[in-house]
Amino acid sequence: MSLQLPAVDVPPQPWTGRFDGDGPRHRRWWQAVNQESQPGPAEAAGSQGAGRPAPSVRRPAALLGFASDEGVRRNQGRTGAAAAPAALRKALASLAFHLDRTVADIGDVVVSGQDLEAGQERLGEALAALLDAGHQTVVLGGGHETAYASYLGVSASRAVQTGRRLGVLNLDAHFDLRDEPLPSSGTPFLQMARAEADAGREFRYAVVGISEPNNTQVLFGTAGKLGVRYLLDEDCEADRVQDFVAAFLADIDVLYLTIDLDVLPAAVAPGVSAPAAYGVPLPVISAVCRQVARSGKLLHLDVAELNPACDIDGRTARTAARLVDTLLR
Ligand SMILES: N=CN[C@@H](CCC(=O)O)C(=O)O
Ligand SMILES: [Mn+2]
Ligand SMILES: [Mn+2]
Repeated sequence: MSLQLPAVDVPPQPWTGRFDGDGPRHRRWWQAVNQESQPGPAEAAGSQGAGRPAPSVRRPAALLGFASDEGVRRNQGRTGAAAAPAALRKALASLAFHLDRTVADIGDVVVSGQDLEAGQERLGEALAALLDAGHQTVVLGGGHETAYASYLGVSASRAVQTGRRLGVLNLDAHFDLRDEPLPSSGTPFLQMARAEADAGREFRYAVVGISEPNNTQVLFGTAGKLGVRYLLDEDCEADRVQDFVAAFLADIDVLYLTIDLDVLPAAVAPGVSAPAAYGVPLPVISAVCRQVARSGKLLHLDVAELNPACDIDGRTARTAARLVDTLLR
């Protein structure tokens, strides 16, 4: 597939990482990104003959950065998430590459100053173009205002415009359903609910990992009125989460998955604006990612709320990179 590059603010920068050698069996992400094709695992293992490129059998992935923390600033959080796309690429770069799809880095949309809304529009336009060109899209956020930017792209895509039922699955300690005069990292899913109502569509929104003490009764009330399905963090045993996600997937055609890294325990994900005292264990979140990847319904995914300035030894970025890698398997 030839890649029509959508307009971004900062073009893709060179990827670098540990070098173990040339060839597919040594390959790491930094050596695979923006290459025309990668062999599948079978060829990489040497079973299809040396040197012959195999066609990629999966939808090509496209990475798009959203360098923004204006939403976090407006939401009274700890800013720093604008630096997250670069930190996420760095964490991805040295992972061994086991995917049987190509990965293109498209570059970054950058929110300059306080013009969050314009940045969300630009991200949405670039994302819709990538989706309609057949890519498995991945947005590297940004504060959780990233989610409304993602939604603009997903809702404008041919899949949704031609009537496929969209579901939004949020892995998050928070509902992010705040009713505020200005959009922020705390408002994206209420913005989506209103936009879906305006479009005459049902808003299908589910959240895994809600922390009861970190969401007010007003937010639970809004979730109730909107018919939001959710699981509390304390109820996130592996089997229960699997059943919850399976039931949600059964009611939709295409999924937008958004991972707010504060769904994870603070020890695993300290580098966020609002670290979780309790959190959902990483193996449970990773299992959700595998379940979603296997479902065949994943249209788009993003990772949000990484704040590299608050991270400890890059552990939050590394965890996020691992989840992105899992989702693209
Ligand atoms: N992105 C959302 N953030 C949370 C922050 C909560 C907090 O700072 O305690 C929210 O708005 O609910
Ligand atoms: Mn959150
Ligand atoms: Mn959030």
